[in-house]
Amino acid sequence: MATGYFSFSGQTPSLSAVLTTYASISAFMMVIRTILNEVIPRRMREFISSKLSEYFLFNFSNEFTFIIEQRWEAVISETYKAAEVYLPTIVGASTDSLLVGSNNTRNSTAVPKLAVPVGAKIIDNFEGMKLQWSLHMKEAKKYYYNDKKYYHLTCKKTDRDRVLENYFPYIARKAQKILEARQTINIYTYDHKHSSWQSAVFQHPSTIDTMAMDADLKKFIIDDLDTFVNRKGFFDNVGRAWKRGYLLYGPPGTGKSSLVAAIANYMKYNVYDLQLQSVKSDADLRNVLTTTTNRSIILIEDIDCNETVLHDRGRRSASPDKEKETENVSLDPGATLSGMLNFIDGLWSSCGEERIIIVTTNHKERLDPALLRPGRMDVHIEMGYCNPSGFRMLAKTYLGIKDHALFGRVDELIKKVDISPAEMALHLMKSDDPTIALESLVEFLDKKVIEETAKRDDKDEIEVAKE
Ligand SMILES: Nc1ncnc2c1ncn2[C@@H]1O[C@H](COP(=O)(O)OP(=O)(O)OP(=O)(O)O)[C@@H](O)[C@H]1O
Repeated sequence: MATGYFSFSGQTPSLSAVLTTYASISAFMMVIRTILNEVIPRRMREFISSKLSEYFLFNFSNEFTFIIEQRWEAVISETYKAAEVYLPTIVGASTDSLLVGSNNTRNSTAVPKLAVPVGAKIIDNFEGMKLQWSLHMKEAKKYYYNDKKYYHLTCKKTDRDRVLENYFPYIARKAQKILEARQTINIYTYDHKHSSWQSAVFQHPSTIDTMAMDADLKKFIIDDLDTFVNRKGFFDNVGRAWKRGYLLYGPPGTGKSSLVAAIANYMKYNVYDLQLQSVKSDADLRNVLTTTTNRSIILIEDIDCNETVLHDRGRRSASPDKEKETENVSLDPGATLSGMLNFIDGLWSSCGEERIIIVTTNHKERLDPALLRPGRMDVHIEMGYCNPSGFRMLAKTYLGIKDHALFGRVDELIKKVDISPAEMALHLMKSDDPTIALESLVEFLDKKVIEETAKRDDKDEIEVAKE
């Protein structure tokens, strides 16, 4: 009698024989698996398994897979963006995990946002078709937000054309609606280490209403933005990229950054804050800019602080010596002016639409005329020191008052000396009591008038002595 082994003799094997056989097979399989793991490197195993699953998928399955990468032809893929927004909204019982988080510091109790983690599977049903989504990564990394991610959308082979023609446009429409309803604006900064834009919720309170600016200028800006947004057809007809360039210039503290925030809040556009100093080359600049999305503001603050971009192309090409300088400049690390201009209105400007490019500077006169011409910077807005109407605007915003006995005195003083809205706001914030705040402002202005008069007198004395 065979003991401990499964017998094919027709007799029913005993329970202990079955268990023993099972244990032996398990031990044998474990040994084989360990040997294979030791002998065949991980990459090779993954390759074999992917080839095997590919083989079975194509020969024995009727499945079809769409691959949706983060980039499409050098720019960010709109299909990918739509999937990213749409998928967390169709979470069902089939989904066993989702990323959850919030960066909304204003409302910490708000429902957090959801995102699909690598590996998660999401099932969607559309017009009777069963579709399965999953997110993958080209290299296993710990962080989720880089451009190595890609989605798989699997459907039946027979549904392929319907998915392409009906389902993808459907999720694009859905994603657009979801984004419109969310109404949150994000501000992005570029993370060069991970080659991706990092976002935070944009919660700047500035609006065009709260800006201390000339009323006509405010109206002009609003009309210009409205016209821009309603003129897609016009830009298409005249064969121009649908974008607008704004140059904001003026002394420090006159509200250039606040106006950018006000425009973002008015348009409900995301803001991409481009730090030119950290851009390594023109190729890097192109990479950074082509990963921004439509309906956004690309902001370049204090452009006069960037030496390479400041170079005057006109002057350089005017003489052979300067021509040499051009070559040197292009070898320098950092983005060059031509790289910038190429993106603003060269061939690269057609990568994306409905963009507003805003450049700010304290020194307009230092900028290359090539950057300033219409088509590049279409609107130039000068941000100036406070005038009486700007002062009233700030008094209304900071103190909630429309009139006060000290208004006349402040008006008189600000006609004599320059005060930026930022300096004025500092004094108006000193107290909730309008009288205390305005007295502090008058005291500051009085001092400034005395200082400036003394400076002027000194200067006059020097001039007389020279004569
Ligand atoms: N025109 C303005 N209207 C309302 N508030 C203003 C205005 N200008 C400045 N402020 C106030 O002053 C602060 C600083 O202004 P802001 O940073 O916008 O100036 P800026 O011109 O961008 O300065 P810089 O050139 O130094 O970057 C703002 O937070 C805002 O509260």
